[in-house]
Amino acid sequence: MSQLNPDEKFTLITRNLQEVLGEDEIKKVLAERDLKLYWGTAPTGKPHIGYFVPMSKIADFLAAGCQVTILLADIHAFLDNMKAPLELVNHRTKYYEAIIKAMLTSIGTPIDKLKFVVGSNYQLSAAYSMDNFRLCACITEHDAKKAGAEVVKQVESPLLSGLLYPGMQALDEHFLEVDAQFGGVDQRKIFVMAEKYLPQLGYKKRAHLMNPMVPGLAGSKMSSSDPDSKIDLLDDPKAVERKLKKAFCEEGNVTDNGILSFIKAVLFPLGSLYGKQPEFTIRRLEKFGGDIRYTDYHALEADFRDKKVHPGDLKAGATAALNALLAPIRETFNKDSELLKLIETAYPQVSDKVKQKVVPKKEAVVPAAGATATGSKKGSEKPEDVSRLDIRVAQIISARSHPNNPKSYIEEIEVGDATGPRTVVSGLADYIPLADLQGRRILTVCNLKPAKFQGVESHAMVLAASDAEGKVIELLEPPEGAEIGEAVTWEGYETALRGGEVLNPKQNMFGKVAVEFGLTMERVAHYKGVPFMTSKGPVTVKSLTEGNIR
Ligand SMILES: N[C@@H](Cc1ccc(O)cc1)C(=O)O
Repeated sequence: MSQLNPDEKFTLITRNLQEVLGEDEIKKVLAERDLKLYWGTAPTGKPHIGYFVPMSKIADFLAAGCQVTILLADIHAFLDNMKAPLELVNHRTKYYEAIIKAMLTSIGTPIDKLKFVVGSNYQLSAAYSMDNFRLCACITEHDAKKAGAEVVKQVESPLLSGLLYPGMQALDEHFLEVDAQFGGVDQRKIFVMAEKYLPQLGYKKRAHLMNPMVPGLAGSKMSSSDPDSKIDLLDDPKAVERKLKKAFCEEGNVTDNGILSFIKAVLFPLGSLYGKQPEFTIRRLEKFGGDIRYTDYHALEADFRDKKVHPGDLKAGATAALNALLAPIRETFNKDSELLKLIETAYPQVSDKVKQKVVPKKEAVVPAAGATATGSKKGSEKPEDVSRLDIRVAQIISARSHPNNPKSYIEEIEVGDATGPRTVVSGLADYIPLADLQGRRILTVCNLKPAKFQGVESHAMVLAASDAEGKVIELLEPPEGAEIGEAVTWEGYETALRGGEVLNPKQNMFGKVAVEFGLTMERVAHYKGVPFMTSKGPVTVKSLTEGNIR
């Protein structure tokens, strides 16, 4: 394979990328020897089909004779807001390695030359620690925060760990002894920071290769947080079909079209690996024009724009192609009981009902069996955890604009009190149209001390989730059939303590607990990884798969 000359290698290494920093350096290396580079991934949530994008580049790098290292950045997964708690991170690291190997194998990439390195294997050394400290003495807090802004989850009270993340990613380049780092353009600020600071430690500045981000199947800009835009690598063919069917794909619309983006960013590049001619086939009955075969994305896009290809046919073609890619991955896992077990240990609280049958019984979920021990130091003291919150399924009876504040609404909400509905003020006016609130089933916190907002006293709080930037706001929703007034529960957290307690606002109990709220890939609201549960199942949001709840 290394019969390629340096120019050909360069072309292969840099194709389908959005941006390359340090092209000349790469060319210089290639004139003398093969390029050494790495791609890092933090083993947090389960990888989805978007991971085929970096995989197709890794295939290119290997084909171009590069020495490729995949860094399983376990410590980073923890540093980023404990996206992977320490109890789970080792399992997730193993899962990532297995699924990445299965993906590469599925796309026909030989992996014998590929090296996997686990971050903690060298990041805990004295030399690395000392360099980390030295780096911390060069970078301002402000710059570290900015560097991580698109990678590290942004929360209300950021942890120090998130500030260490970008610098350590920079150091990895030196400790992995590479010429270049590869990643998504979302890593750009970290890459630029690495270029600036490694020389200050006396190390070489590295080149950086960035692939474009794939928009989700939902097609809009925000779609990376839409669950239907995420297809798990182990989703069965039916689920793939269902999710693609649901995807937004409007006839003739080629600009906001997740299916087309996916075909462009994933299927065509994969189809053109190893000098193959990419091919995308749309199967149709003769009476609808018969099969059409595309060897070029632009031709497909043009036909779709001209309405020569119908959305249903496009989706069917994408479904078939994707299922063909996923089949060998599913098979690898399905025939290996160790791997199947690994999924359950790495992602114990997957809310998928089918899987729950297989889950042994919760073992390693974050707060473990003795959850109350987390907060209750010795007996009588009340724990500072979610058990203190009285969160209930509720329904908005009526809603109107707040006369004194254009950002707020005033709602009458039925929370199951014998005394009737409560009046609640919520700052939702910028995000949710009034009409969407009438009759809406929601979740409310019912034991906060009533507070006045511009002259109107509010007797509960409506719970909503927001994305990291606070641009998208979605209400928490109870599952169908859950009763108005019923209390939300969290397994492992006794709710008996609620006993009518009204929280003292000075203690900010809600704030302390809410920092631990989050959303799973399945859009389920959770507290420290434990789902918000009702008698009819978990509480969800419409589309966000990560973010904050308030
Ligand atoms: N920042 C990468 C993960 C990573 C971590 C450490 C590295 O050295 C490289 C990459 C991500 O967002 O997935």
